Amino acid sequence: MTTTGSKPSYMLSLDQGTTSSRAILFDKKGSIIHTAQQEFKQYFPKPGWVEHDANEIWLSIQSVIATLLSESGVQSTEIAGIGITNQRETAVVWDRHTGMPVYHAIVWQSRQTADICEELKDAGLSDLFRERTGLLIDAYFSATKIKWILDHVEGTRARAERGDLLFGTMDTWIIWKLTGGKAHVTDYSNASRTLIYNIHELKWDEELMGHLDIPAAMLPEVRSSSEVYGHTQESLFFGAAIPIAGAAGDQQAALFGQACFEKGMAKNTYGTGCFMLMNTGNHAIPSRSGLLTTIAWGLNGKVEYALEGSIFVAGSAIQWLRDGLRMIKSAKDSEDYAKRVVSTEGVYVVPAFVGLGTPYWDSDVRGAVFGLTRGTSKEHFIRATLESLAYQTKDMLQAMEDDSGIELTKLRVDGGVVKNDFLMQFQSDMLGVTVERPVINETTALGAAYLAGLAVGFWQDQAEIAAQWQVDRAFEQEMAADLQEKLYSGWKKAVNAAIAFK
Ligand SMILES: Nc1ncnc2c1ncn2[C@@H]1O[C@H](COP(=O)(O)OP(=O)(O)O)[C@@H](O)[C@H]1O
Ligand SMILES: O=P(O)(O)OC[C@H](O)CO
Repeated sequence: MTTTGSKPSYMLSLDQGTTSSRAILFDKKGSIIHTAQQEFKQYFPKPGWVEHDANEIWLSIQSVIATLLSESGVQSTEIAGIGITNQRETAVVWDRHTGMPVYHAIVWQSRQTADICEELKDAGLSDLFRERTGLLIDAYFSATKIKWILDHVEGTRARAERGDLLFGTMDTWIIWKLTGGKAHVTDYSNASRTLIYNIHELKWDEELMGHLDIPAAMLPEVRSSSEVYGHTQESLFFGAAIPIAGAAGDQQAALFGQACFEKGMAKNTYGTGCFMLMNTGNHAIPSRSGLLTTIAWGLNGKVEYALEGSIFVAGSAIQWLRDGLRMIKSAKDSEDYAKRVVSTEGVYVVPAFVGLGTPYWDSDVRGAVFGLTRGTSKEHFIRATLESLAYQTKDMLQAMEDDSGIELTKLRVDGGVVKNDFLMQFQSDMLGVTVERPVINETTALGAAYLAGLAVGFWQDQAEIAAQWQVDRAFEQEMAADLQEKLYSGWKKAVNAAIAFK
């Protein structure tokens, strides 16, 4: 597809996810023009460890760009700018002279730094880290992954102290590669997931870095989420110097893509896991209920904050029904099976395969099924697995309302799972709020395109973007309140029993 106009007509989003990289081209209306996607290898060197090869990720990025350009017929001169969004927390360390990573990237899911976290907690540092970063001490976040690499890969600490090594999350790595090593930057939203970034003073926190022996010389410069960080090297595939003009972690980008610009607006993304973010404006609200306080984005000279709830197993529970239990042939089938019964008849599935996130934060609890009878069928089991996503989301929403004092009336949803109408209706029933599914479900990539587009004048302001958001379907509560309460109290009993079983 080409255009005749002289002005560039598209924004390009590069979405570097946990299992695949995607390039998506958007037009001025925020509609998708073309998509290219490529999966890359997951490395599991030991139980609980998850790693990626950063060079393979870079190759996947180059490949999706090349595919997108050739399949769409769009010329690089028609692209006004590039926005980057990424799996968050995943950490890579590389040599600034050779560009070679010193070790695999350690992925957000990886538990290999759990011991380092225990040491920090035993040293009584939990409150300090929580107050400064808004996060919990957990292997999920980047900083202990950096320490692990410097502790385990010979010679790296000395090289890092000499300034020869650089650290980055995937946004930083890709921007560094795209600019031919000219820009070593990240944005506020990604920095806020490292566990060494002070989200109140907006600076790398030297005291926290000291507790983890992380040298300042390896850290990227933290910039806003919407500005030109550099241009693509002309010698690369584009053959043109295109501005790289926006970056945000994928969940924050989805909040932006859902146009949740007002304080109290929230979105929930149902992918492999499930991440709910509520915009809390210029307020970093501390959580008492197991949520994270995080930076939503930096824009127009200020940062905005969010409260975040994290569920580690959501769509992957449906994959488990398909690949592990072989109960369904495709994820889509789950809806047909669930609708064949009117309830689970008291069956609850607690999919705590890798522990529980918000609000329980218990990595030792494991999955459990309750309420089986001789009459339990595959339909009940599948329905109960789907319902578990809605119950976990209710847990998050309650924590969010408790911490923020804001009562939600609407929840915007996105991600692969939200195609499931049964689940979205059940979700609305369980929350008692309107669940809104937008026309453009690729909100993560769209958010990155919007952030970059604002920086290069492709879109004028947030009001223009908010006006583009369109609902595909709104689900309203239909279930009676007493039934909703009864079902949810059954879930609470099931979760607590699973926790007690460890
Ligand atoms: N109709 C459906 N019902 C329930 N789950 C679904 C449906 N379609 C896809 N999924 C689930 O959605 C997930 C993929 O969503 P996606 O947003 O692409 O995830 P991610 O970005 O985390 O890889 C898979 O785990 C899959 O099982
Ligand atoms: O790549 P995703 O979509 O699984 O998202 C991962 C999250 O950013 C982890 O915090």
